[in-house]
Amino acid sequence: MTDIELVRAAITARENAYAPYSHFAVGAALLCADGTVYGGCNIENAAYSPGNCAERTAIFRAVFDGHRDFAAIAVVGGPQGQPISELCAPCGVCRQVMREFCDPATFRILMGTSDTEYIESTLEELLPYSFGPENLGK
Ligand SMILES: O=c1ccn([C@H]2C[C@H](O)[C@@H](CO)O2)c(=O)[nH]1
Ligand SMILES: [Zn+2]
Repeated sequence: MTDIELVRAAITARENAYAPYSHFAVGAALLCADGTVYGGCNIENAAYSPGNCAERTAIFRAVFDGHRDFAAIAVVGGPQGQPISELCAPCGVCRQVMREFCDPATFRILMGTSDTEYIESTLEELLPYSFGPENLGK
């Protein structure tokens, strides 16, 4: 799976976004170390706070299936029904969930507006001085 294909998978995953409150549709595609890819979308809720981000949907799907070793995630988002025009960066909660399973120095986060226009960061760049399992001796 190339980076371009991973961004494309995130664009496809975005089609399933359930965002009737924010009207902001997000898609994510998580690449596992073994090459498996999990899509995720944001799933909102009438009570607001139970809503889940696209990134965590993808990560939790993968963890449920037994994956804990991840290489990269692609994220795309923007107002529903419109072409994506701006980069969508993972929220703080999702960065912390990534920190649970991913090596901050090597896990790559692709943020794009299309499969030809995207930037790449490491988790360490997006979540410096982080707190993780090692801090609890795990
Ligand atoms: O990286 C992000 C940023 C926001 N959202 C979702 C949460 C909420 O449903 C909507 C507006 O914040 O977008 C994501 O899924 N991922
Ligand atoms: Zn999030």
